Amino acid sequence: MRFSVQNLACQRADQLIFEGLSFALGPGEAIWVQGRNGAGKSSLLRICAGLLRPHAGGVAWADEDIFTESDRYQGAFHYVGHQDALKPALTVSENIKFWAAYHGHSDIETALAEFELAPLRDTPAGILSQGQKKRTNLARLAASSAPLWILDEPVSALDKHFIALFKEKLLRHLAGGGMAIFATHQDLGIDQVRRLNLDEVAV
Ligand SMILES: Nc1ncnc2c1ncn2[C@@H]1O[C@H](COP(=O)(O)OP(=O)(O)OP(=O)(O)O)[C@@H](O)[C@H]1O
Repeated sequence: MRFSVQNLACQRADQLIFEGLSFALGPGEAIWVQGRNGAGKSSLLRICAGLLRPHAGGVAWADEDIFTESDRYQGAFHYVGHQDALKPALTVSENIKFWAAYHGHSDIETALAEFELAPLRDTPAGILSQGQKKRTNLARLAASSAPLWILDEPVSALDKHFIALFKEKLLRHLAGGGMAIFATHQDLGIDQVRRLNLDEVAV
């Protein structure tokens, strides 16, 4: 499996943000997207996740355009956005169950255990702390078998212990042939990631 973007340009509200961006990702590979505030990191991740159309260029999964073959691509990626996607009235376990079902899974116990969420399983998401919300969102990864993780600021609000835990999960995902594209302002200290600095393609 291969994910690629070709000659990508992004425009937001009539403003060209970046152009001429190309890269490819294969099994076991990860890209760390960097850049100043407003460089277009979140926009790029949303384009990669098929949530935002590029101004120009293409995005392909297994050499098929994701915008024309969106059904086949849906199960292949897991996007965790900057804004949390939790439903505040649902409990932690109900939220994870919802996303597990979206990816065709019913077991959420591993996901709860992996992010140490069992004590919070019956807590409504609306009253979680920022770090607990982030852990619940990341637990959605453990409840899916998507090969491509697309993560916007995955460690913001996490304390040292959970940053280390996330890093371990990410490395395990890559070691198992998974792929990841993530944007963080913080260096996670992962040697094998490739860096993509959007300041270099910003307009
Ligand atoms: N929904 C939107 N409508 C119009 N413009 C937008 C929208 N979302 C983002 N932008 C603009 O697009 C540009 C890129 O924003 P984006 O959020 O992708 O940057 P970023 O690199 O992720 O920034 P940060 O480091 O601050 O999170 C910014 O100038 C922003 O104002």
